[in-house]
Formats: sequence, structure tokens, C-alpha cells
Amino acid sequence: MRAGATGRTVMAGTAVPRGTAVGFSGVTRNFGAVRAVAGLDLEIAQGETVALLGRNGAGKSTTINMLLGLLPPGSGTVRLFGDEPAAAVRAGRVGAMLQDGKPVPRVTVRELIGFVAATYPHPMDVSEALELAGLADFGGRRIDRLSGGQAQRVRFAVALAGNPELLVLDEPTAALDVEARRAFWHSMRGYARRGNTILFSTHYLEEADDHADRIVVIDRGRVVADGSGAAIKRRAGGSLVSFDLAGAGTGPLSGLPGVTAVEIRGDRALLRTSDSDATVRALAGLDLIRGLQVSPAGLEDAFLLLTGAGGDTDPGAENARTPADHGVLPPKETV
Ligand SMILES: Nc1ncnc2c1ncn2[C@@H]1O[C@H](COP(=O)(O)OP(=O)(O)OP(=O)(O)O)[C@@H](O)[C@H]1O
Repeated sequence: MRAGATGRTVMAGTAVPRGTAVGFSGVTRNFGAVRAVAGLDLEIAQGETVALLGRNGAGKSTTINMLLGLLPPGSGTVRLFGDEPAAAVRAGRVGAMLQDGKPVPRVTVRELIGFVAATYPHPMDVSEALELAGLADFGGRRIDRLSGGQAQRVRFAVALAGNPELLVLDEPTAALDVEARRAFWHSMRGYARRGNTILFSTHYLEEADDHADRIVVIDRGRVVADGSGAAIKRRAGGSLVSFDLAGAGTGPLSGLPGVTAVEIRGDRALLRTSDSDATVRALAGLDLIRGLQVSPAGLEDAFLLLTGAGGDTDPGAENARTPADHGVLPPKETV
């Protein structure tokens, strides 16, 4: 494992410490009434592999698009290697694999990677890019005659072609089967082992835990947790206690013994607790035991609690709401 979270924040107008690949400081971005990114502070050190984890509409793609200079922030500062994103992209320091990349028909894999490489000042050798992307045997194959998994590898090779120091991958394994996923992550790790920096977005905590040094959970456009997979897993220890609120107030719940997070789903309260016995005793004292259930918390439960997800509402529509409106998100934590 390489270096984990630095916990430092680069403030606008201050010098960026050497070794910082990515710096977001107080970044916001709205789309009409929707607040897609709501005050994002994030720093990624060179050499880290970081997963940006969040449910649909959490703000992952908007964050990535601002990082790549494809979208200007509404306010705040985005820096890549201490520079404006567009400058770092032009210099070939960043390679990206976005969700909507379309393959170019009728050229071979090697021709396409060669074309792309030629547009960068210090490209990767084409054979090396093909090898790293797991395409060594497909160089002569036409792009439009590849399987979905192979086409995804071509997009990975395109991202590598400029020999970037930072690779940004927006949901790179979406639509890949299990075997193709495994091959993809194998390739990605080969690139990371060279000391490069990787930022990838995903919906899946397991995937983040398997492939990242550090997991940054975002929800409603802000960081709600930031730490190693092991630290996030530790938080997944404990239990979940749920019960019917039956009109009772939610005010005292977060202060009950053992409770680390509270989520309200309709008329049900879901408490994450490190001491379910103490929590249940306290609930009994408050006469809040109707429909009581206690269960061990898994990784996905931890993620749902971190993001306040689990209801049937549109997360995009909720973007305009504050955490307090939503009730009971845990505070931003570094774990
Ligand atoms: N161009 C746009 N116009 C209007 N709203 C947008 C636009 N792009 C994003 N949004 C909204 O901003 C919010 C964040 O979207 P974003 O695509 O960044 O989320 P995401 O975490 O990448 O989601 P997903 O996992 O579904 O790809 C959502 O509510 C989305 O509907």
C-alpha cells in the first residue's frame, strides 16, 4: 500500500506543496436550481490511487469534468499539479476515460492509439500502451470489431497514450462483465505501480475498497467521508438498529449511546451503532421500540448511511437540500 490520505487542504491563493496532483478548494457548481457540487475540498497526493465513491447524482462526473477543465467551477479553485486544469491537460500530464467516449470506426487499435499519441508532447510508446491496456494481441483489429470489454480497454489505452502522470477514470468498469473487470483492474494496477496517480469514480464500495488506497465518499456534492478502505470497513463493524418512528421526533437519536449515524427513511429510523445493546436500552427508555430490528452492518449499509441513501427520492432533486434538511447525515469525517 502506498501513502494514504494526507488530510491537508490547499487553500485558494496559497502555494501548492510539492507532490500534490489534485487540489479542490471550496469548489461549487450549480446547474440551474441543482447544486451538483457544494463546497468541495479535496487534495490528492502524487502516487495515490483514490476512489471517488457516491450514488447516482452525487456529483462525481461534475467533479471530474471540472478537474479536467471541461467545466468551469461556479466558485472555488481547481488545480492539477498546481496549475490550471486546461494547462495540465494540454501538457499531457492527465489522461481521462470518461463515461461517454465513443470508439472511432474503421481504424485499427494500433492506428487509433498512434493518432492519439501523436497529439501529445511526450507520448507513451504505442506498443507499451497496448501492452499496459491488455491489447497486445489486438493491435491489428478494427475498432468496430471489438467486444464491449475490448473496446473499454481501447478507451483505457487512449487515456494512457499521452503518458500521463494522472489518470482520471469515470466509472471505468460500468457495463463490463466479471472477467473484463478483473483484466481492467490488473492493467490499472500495472499503471499505478509506476508511481502514477489515479482517480476513479464508482458506485461500489467493494470496488473502491479492492482497488484504491483511499476512498473519498461524496454525497450532494460534498465530501462526507475520506479514508482508507480499512478505516471505512472499521466503520462498517457495529450494527444497524431500525424502528418505526410513529411520529416521534428525531432530535435525540444521534445522541443515544453507541449511535454513530442516523438515517430517516419515510417513517422508519435507521441507527448505526457501535453498541446495539446500549442503543436498544435507550430506545426502550424513550418508548421507541415499535417494529424494532437489529442486524449486523455490512459495507453497503455503511455506504448507505454515509450517503444518506436508501429512500426512493431522486438524489438530484435532493441536491438543493441541506444535510440538516435531510435530517441526520453524519458530519464530514476523516476516518
Ligand atoms: N448538464 C447538466 N444539467 C443539469 N443538471 C446536471 C447536469 N449535469 C449534472 N447535473 C445534475 O447534477 C447532479 C450531479 O450529477 P453528476 O453527473 O455529477 O453525478 P454523478 O455522481 O456522476 O452521478 P452518476 O453516478 O449517476 O453518473 C445531478 O443531480 C445531475 O442531475
